[in-house]
Amino acid sequence: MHLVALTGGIASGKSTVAQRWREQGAVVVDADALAREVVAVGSPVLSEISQRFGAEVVSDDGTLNRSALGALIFGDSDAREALNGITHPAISRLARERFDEAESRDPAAIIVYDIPLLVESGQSLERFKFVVTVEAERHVRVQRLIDHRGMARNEAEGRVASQATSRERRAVADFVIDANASLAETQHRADGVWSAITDRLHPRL
Ligand SMILES: CC(C)(COP(=O)(O)OP(=O)(O)OC[C@H]1O[C@@H](n2cnc3c(N)ncnc32)[C@H](O)[C@@H]1O)[C@@H](O)C(=O)NCCC(=O)NCCS
Ligand SMILES: Nc1ncnc2c1ncn2[C@@H]1O[C@H](COP(=O)(O)OP(=O)(O)OP(=O)(O)O)[C@@H](O)[C@H]1O
Repeated sequence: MHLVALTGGIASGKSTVAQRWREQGAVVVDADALAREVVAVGSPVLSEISQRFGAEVVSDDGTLNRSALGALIFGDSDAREALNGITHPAISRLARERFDEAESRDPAAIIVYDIPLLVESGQSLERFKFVVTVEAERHVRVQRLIDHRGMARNEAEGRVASQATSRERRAVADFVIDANASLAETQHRADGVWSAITDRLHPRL
């Protein structure tokens, strides 16, 4: 299986890179999307979250109240670890299923796992042929969260602070994509790394 991990801090530009690679043939499995699937209405994961964090994290229509849960976990590392302990095993199981499905459709597919919390989840990296991290300075990410996601500055800073550091991600990466400059520059750098990956996985004869 040709599995590549794509990580990076919040608002660094992972989705921008993933989209670029998708256009060039990658099969992208998005951990944030899986995290939404595992908390579907009536799911065991949602019920465990409600038992741990209280009924107020579930809205009247039975869906997860994401902002209520976010407010509880982003400033509190014990709460965050408890949430990760509930959600991460289910996310990993689903990811494995998606990788297997993609591989059975096309054994030569390059499957990109877009996972913000690669380092934090402490998972084994052996199954990844390459680990790529997308990096932008802390203040750049905070500003993007304010500009593009309408967050207040303290909320944005809290989210950034709740994650591993760029140095920790770089320590496990085979490639680093610097995403501090323009969007076009990030796309150009993403193309360069994709060429390097495809050349190494599918060398031309
Ligand atoms: C706390 C929740 C409800 C907040 O939802 P919200 O819609 O505001 O954010 P969303 O899910 O779109 O995540 C946005 C970004 O926040 C960061 N983030 C999400 N969860 C975490 C976490 N537990 N620790 C640190 N950063 C996180 C990631 O960079 C992610 O890309 C949600 O993020 C969640 O359920 N998190 C736990 C599951 C998880 O670990 N998801 C990350 C994918 S592995
Ligand atoms: N040079 C750049 N590279 C990448 N994204 C940029 C750049 N300049 C501005 N942006 C914007 O910053 C935001 C980055 O968000 P994106 O969703 O790609 O980040 P992400 O790493 O996937 O975040 P998350 O961890 O929340 O999923 C987007 O709105 C994007 O358009």
